[in-house]
Amino acid sequence: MIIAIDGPAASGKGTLAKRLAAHYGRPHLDTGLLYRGVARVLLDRGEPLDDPALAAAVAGALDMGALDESRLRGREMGEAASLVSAFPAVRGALLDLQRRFAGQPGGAVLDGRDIGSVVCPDAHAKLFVTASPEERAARRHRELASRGDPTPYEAVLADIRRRDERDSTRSTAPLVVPPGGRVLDTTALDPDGAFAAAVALVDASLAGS
Ligand SMILES: Nc1ncnc2c1ncn2[C@@H]1O[C@H](COP(=O)(O)OP(=O)(O)OP(=O)(O)O)[C@@H](O)[C@H]1O
Ligand SMILES: Nc1ccn([C@@H]2O[C@H](COP(=O)(O)O)[C@@H](O)[C@H]2O)c(=O)n1
Repeated sequence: MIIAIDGPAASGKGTLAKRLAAHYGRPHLDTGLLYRGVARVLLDRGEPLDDPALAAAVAGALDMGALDESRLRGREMGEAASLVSAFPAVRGALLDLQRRFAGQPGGAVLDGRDIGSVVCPDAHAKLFVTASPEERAARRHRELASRGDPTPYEAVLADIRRRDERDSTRSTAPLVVPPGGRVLDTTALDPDGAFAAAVALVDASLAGS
C-alpha cells in the first residue's frame, strides 16, 4: 500500500505522513530531506546552488546516512532546497531512490511535492494537504521560535509565499493536486483533527469510494 502526501511548505504534511505511517504500519520517507541534502552538500563544499550539472552529480551520489538531519532543517535550507529542486536533472537523479523506497514489500508513506503526480502516480491513496499561507506561516513561526530562531512572522510568510511560487511554477514536477488526489485543508484543524480527517480520506481511497 503506497500513500502519497503532497502539499505546500508548512502545511503539516510531514506531521501527517509520520502519523499515517505509524497508523498503517508502513515506513515513511520525507522526500524534502533529499533536496535539502543536495543543497547541504553543495553549501558545505562551498559550491554554488545554481549549477544544474553540479547539483545533479551531488544528487546522484547522495548519501543521506552521512548527513546530520538537524543541519537539513531550518529556514535557509528550505530555500536552498527549493532552488536545486527546480533542476530537472536533480529530480531525475533522485527519482529511482524514491521509487525503490515506495516499492518495498508492503509499500510506504512518502511526502513531498510530486509524489502523487510523478514519483508514485499509481499510489493507493493520494492526499494533497494544504492550509492558508497565513496559517502555515504562523505554524512555522511558532516552530522556529521554539527552536530559538527569532525570524519575524512577516519574513516567514514572505519565505512561504516565495517557495510556494517557485515550487508551483517550475517546469518539471511542479506542486499540483495530482490526478486522483484528495484535498485536505487543515487551516481550521488542529493536528489531531487533521490526522482524523486524513485517516478518513485514506480509508475512503483504500475502499475505492
Ligand atoms: N494541524 C496543525 N495545526 C497546527 N500546527 C500544525 C498542524 N500540523 C502541523 N503543525 C505544525 O506546523 C509545523 C509545520 O508542520 P510540518 O513540518 O509537518 O509541515 P510540512 O508541510 O512537512 O513542512 P515542510 O514542507 O516545510 O517540511 C510544525 O511545527 C508542526 O508541528
Ligand atoms: N518531492 C519534493 C520534496 C521537496 N521538494 C523541494 O524541496 C524543498 C524543501 O522541501 P520540504 O518539504 O522539506 O520543505 C521544497 O520547497 C521543494 O522545492 C520538491 O521539489 N519535491
